[in-house]
Amino acid sequence: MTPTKTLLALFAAAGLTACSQPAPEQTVTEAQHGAKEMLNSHAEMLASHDYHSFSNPEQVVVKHLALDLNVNFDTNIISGSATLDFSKVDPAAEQLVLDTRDLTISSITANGQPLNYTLGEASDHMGAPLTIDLPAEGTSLTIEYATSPDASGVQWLTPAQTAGKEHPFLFTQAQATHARSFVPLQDSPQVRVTYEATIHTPKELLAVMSAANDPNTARDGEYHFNMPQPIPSYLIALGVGDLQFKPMGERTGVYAESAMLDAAAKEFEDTESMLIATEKRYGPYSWDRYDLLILPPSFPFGGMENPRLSFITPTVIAGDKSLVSLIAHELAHSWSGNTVTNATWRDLWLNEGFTTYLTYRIMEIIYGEDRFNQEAVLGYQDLQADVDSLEEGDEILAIDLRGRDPDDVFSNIPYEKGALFLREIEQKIGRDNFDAFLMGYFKHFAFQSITTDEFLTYLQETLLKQYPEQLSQERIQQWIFTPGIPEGAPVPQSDAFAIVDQARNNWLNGEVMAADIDTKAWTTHQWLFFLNNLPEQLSAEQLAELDAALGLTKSTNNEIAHSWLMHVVRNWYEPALPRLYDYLTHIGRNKLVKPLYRELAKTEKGKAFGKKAFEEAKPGYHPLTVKANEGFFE
Ligand SMILES: CC/C=C\C/C=C\C[C@@H](O)/C=C/C=C/C=C\[C@@H](O)CCCC(=O)O
Ligand SMILES: [Zn+2]
Repeated sequence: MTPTKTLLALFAAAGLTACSQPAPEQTVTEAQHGAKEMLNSHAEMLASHDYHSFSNPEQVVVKHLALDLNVNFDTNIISGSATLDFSKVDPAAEQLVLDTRDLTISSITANGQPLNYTLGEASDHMGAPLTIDLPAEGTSLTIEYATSPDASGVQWLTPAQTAGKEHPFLFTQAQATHARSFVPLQDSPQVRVTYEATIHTPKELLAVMSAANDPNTARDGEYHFNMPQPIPSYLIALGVGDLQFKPMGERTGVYAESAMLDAAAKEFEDTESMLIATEKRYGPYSWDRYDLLILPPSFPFGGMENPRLSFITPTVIAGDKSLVSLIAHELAHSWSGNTVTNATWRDLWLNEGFTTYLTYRIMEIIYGEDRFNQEAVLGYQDLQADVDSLEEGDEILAIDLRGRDPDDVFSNIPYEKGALFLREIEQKIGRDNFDAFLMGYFKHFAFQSITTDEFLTYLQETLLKQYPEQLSQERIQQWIFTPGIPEGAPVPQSDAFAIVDQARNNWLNGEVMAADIDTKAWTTHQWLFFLNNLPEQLSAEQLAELDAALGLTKSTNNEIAHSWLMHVVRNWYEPALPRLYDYLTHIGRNKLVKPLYRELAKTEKGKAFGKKAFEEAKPGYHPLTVKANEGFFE
C-alpha cells in the first residue's frame, strides 16, 4: 500500500479505530490519547502499514473479481482475463495499484478502450506493482494476463506425481502473498472481494474452487463458480485434477482422486459433527457447504482454510483418525480467519491463535477431555521449542514483519501462544462466558478484516469492562507485545503422559527392555510424547533396540515417523536411512520435511544425504517447500 494510506490511517487513528500498534508498555487508552502525536512519528507511521502489498485501497478499492481462465497443462500456464469492479474511496483518485508477481500483462481495457499502465520493478518478496490509469467512465476494467510456469502460488503436477498416475493435477496456495502470482489484484487481507470464475480445463478433469462447488456438475472442461461473500485475496483458491466427490454428511463431503476417496471420507467422517458442534458454541456457519479437497502429498501445508473447500494434505490420513485435529483447525477458520480476518500479516495471530484455541475445543467436544489434554501438552511443547530457538522479536504475537517475507517467519507462535493467551482468559472468566464472548466477537466483526488494535479496543469495551477483577490491560499487553510465554500462563497437563514418562525413564535407566514396554493401548499422541522427549543423543544400540521392539521405521503414521526420523538423523542410525530417504522424497509438507533437512544440514554426511534427497525430490516439491529448504544445501 502507498504511504498515503498510512497517513490516512493515522488520521483515522486520531479518531481512533485501527491500524496503529501501541508500544508494548502502552495501554490502549494511552494509545488512543497518543494518536495525534503519532502523526509525527515516522516509526509509528510505518507500523500501521501493510508492508506486504503495493496496493492503494484507501484510494480505490476493488470489490468484485470476475475471472475467465484457461488452465494449460502443456505449458504450465494459466491465462485469460480478470475483470475488476472497483470503487473510489478518494474521489480524486486517478490510479489503481495492484499486486502482481511474475505475471505477463498483455492488455488492460475499460469500455473496450485500452488503459495506460506501468508494471513496476519487482522486489524481493513483494512482486511488482501494476499501476493503472483509471478510465474516465465506469468502475470496471479488464486485464488480459498469463502466469509464469514458476508462479509461486501454483503447483503443477505431472500424472506420475498423482495417486492415479494418469492425469495431471494443479492446485494453488495463496497465503500469505501468492494470490498475486496467479491473479493481478489488491493482495492485502484488508481488501475483501466477492468473485466469480469460469475455468477451462482439459475435458477429463474437474476444477474446484474456494466458492460454491457443484459435485454433480457435468465434466465438460468448463466450470463456473461464484463466491458471494467478500473474502480476502489469500482465500482465492483453485484445484484441478481427476477428482471424485463423496458426501460425508448433509453439508460436508470430500473431493479426492479415486484412489484415496474412500479412505479420506472414512478418516474425516466426523467433519459434519465438528461443524454442528462449532455452530452450537460459536454461532452459525456462514458459508453454506463445508467440503474438503485432498491434495497430493506435495501440498506444502497440513491444510489451507479456503472457504467452503479446505485444502488438505493426505499425510494426515493415518487410518485411525489420530491426526484429524487438522480438520477441526481448517473448519474453525470458517469463523476465525475467514469470517473475521487479520488485516495484515502482523496480525496473523488473530487468525491462527483463535483458530488453534477453537481447534482444541472442537477436539474436546468430539473426542473427549483426555485427547484434548494430550494434544494441548504436545502443542505446548511445540511452543516451548520455538520459544527456545527463535529470536525474541519473533516470539511476539503482534510481530514486526517490516521488510521480511512472511513465509520466512512462519512458526508456532501465532498458533500456540495465541491459543494459550485465549485459554488464560477462558480460565480467568469461565468457559461459558468466554464462549459467549467469542460468539459475539465473530458476529461483531463478521466479514471484516481487523488489526490487533481493533481487537484490543473491542476487548477493552467488552471483557475488560465486564471482568475488571479477572482481567487487566497490562497482562493482555504482555501477551501480545512481549516475547516468550508470560509467567503464570496455563500449563497443559495430561495424565495419559505420566505412564509414558515412566516407561521412557525406566527404559533409559536400564530397568526395562524396550520390548517390555506395554504400548498396546498407546495413542498416537502418547507415541509422539515418548519420542519427542527422548534425549537427543542415543546410541546405535539403543535405537536398534527401540526400532526392533516398537517398529518405528515401519510406522505408517507420518507424524510418528517424523519424530522417529529426527532421532535417526541426529544419531545417524544407518538402518533407517532408506526410510528417511523415502520419506523426504515422497512428502512435501514443509512442517514434516524442513526439520529433517535442517538437522541433516548440520553434518557433512548428513548434508550430502540431504542434498541428494532434496535434488531428487525438488521437481515434485511445491515452490514454497523448495524456497524453505534450498538454503540448507547451497
Ligand atoms: C509469525 C508469522 C507471521 C506472519 C506470517 C504470515 C503468513 C504465513 C505464511 O507464510 C503462510 C502460511 C500458510 C499457512 C497455511 C496453513 C498452516 O496452518 C499450516 C501449518 C503447518 C502444517 O500443519 O503443515
Ligand atoms: Zn490455520
